[in-house]
Amino acid sequence: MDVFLLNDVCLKYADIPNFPRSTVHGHPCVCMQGRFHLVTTCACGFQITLPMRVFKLLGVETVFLTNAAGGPQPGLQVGDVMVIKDHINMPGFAGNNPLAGPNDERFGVRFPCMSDAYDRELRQLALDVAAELGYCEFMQEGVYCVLGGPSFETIAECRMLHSLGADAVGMSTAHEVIVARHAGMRCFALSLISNRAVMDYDSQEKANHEEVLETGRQRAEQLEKLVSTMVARLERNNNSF
Ligand SMILES: O=P(O)(O)O[C@@H]1C[C@H](O)[C@@H](CO)O1
Ligand SMILES: Nc1nc2[nH]cnc2c(=O)[nH]1
Repeated sequence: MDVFLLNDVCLKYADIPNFPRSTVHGHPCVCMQGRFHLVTTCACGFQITLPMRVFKLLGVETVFLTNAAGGPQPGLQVGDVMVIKDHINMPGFAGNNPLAGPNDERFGVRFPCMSDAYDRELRQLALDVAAELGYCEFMQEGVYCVLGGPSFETIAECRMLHSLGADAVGMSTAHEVIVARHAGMRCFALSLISNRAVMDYDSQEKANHEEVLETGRQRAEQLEKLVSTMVARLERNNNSF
């Protein structure tokens, strides 16, 4: 069952008016269990990002997001955790931006800045906490590129994305960040590199969801420790860093 957790209050998604339904298995996260992807809606991005606006109305100031992603960057290994420093919203190039349509001024301005989308202090906090926990060997920082999915990339697409500056490629997060930033919330996001992007025509590797889930299971404990330590540090500092 998909539920929305805030403090000790647990709401069923089905009980929140207009809230979308999650259809992809295997996306638990800290506050929301069950995520929405472009591919599960009419590709407008508005509905899948509605939870960000619900967070805003509930008084949330900082959003943590996690995802699984493929790695076109040769320096990234399966199991690496990449702190996202920037994104490429590929569907946005075709007009698919979750803020398209009439602007709701109650949340933010018509033309929000995105050059500061991923909070610099929170990124540094993540790297500091990772160093304290002894996670340096699998911590990275890089650029996340979102695609519409649900098909994984072709070899030519992976090569193109790499040459465009994408370190990791996935199907989520950027739209949520755009809406959260529009509403003035700070954003922090991590990609777990769950599979290598196939870049070589001689390769026998094939991206598949089972590998994505398996890598997630293997890193779950460390990711939970990293995020919970960061959240505890933020709480201790009254949400400032
Ligand atoms: O929600 P995220 O971006 O972590 O999930 C990605 C996209 C697909 O749902 C799935 C593909 O294996 O992983
Ligand atoms: N688009 C995309 N999404 C992913 N999610 C997890 N791995 C991948 C991948 O290789 N490509």
